[in-house]
Amino acid sequence: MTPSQPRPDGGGLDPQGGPMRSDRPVAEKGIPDATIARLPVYLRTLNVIADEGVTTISSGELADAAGVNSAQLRKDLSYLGTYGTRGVGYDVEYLRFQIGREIGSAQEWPVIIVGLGNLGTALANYSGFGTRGFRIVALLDPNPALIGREVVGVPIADLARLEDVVARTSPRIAVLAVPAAAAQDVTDRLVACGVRSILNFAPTALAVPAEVNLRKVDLGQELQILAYHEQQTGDSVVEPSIKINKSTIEKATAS
Ligand SMILES: NC(=O)c1ccc[n+]([C@@H]2O[C@H](COP(=O)([O-])OP(=O)(O)OC[C@H]3O[C@@H](n4cnc5c(N)ncnc54)[C@H](O)[C@@H]3O)[C@@H](O)[C@H]2O)c1
Repeated sequence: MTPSQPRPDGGGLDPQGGPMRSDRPVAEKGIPDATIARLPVYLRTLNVIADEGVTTISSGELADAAGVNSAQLRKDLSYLGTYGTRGVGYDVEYLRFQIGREIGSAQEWPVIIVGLGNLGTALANYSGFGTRGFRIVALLDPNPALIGREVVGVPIADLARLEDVVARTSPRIAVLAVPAAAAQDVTDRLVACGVRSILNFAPTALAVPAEVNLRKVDLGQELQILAYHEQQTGDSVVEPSIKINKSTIEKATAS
């Protein structure tokens, strides 16, 4: 069975033993974002497993290899209408096909990066985009010292030519790695050219029309969350800056 030949029964059995199948795309099924974020992880794991010649895998084995718990994995895959086969597990090839179809990794997504400073250049150089189906089609920056330089074989174009570049390369997704003060203007121009998906790294809130999908990445916020959880363990390495003495606590608890 090849990935382009779906099994007539949809590749698995439901918990009652009946055939399960769903052809609706992700958006219509209301799959949670957290599940959508894990699907590429499952796909990468399945790719490695398939390369090793494995044809079927249990949910427990796949969950271990993907670094999630098996209940989570079964729930995630159930959104695709796939439950595996009792006592056998999942058909690796079919599951690859099914996840690839759902997350669109069978198709290549053209991506544009705006802002080729430290972050934009690092993102452009990240080889993981290519293996996940994202192809960088254009790079834009206003800095004359950068214009014309190549990153991953793509020349940096002048930001002033954004509209031409978008018309020529038809990016489906734009990544913003520009200063916060420039982000809204760049966003407005991208939206006016028809770009409907934007990943914003600039530390500012952006206004976009309802039909535009905007996501923000904030590493500082992620670190703050980790720091918060570290603090909750009670092993804080930093002395609190406000010293509270015993009488203050007694007054507070007396009221
Ligand atoms: N989200 C995160 O976790 C995260 C992490 C690091 C940096 N950032 C943000 O990403 C952005 C880029 O950071 P960096 O370290 O690469 O900065 P940088 O200064 O190295 O790069 C910024 C780039 O934007 C270009 N630029 C300047 N003015 C512009 C304009 N008006 N329009 C478009 N481009 C313009 C510059 O020429 C430069 O190449 C900043 O807003 C920064 O705060 C976010």
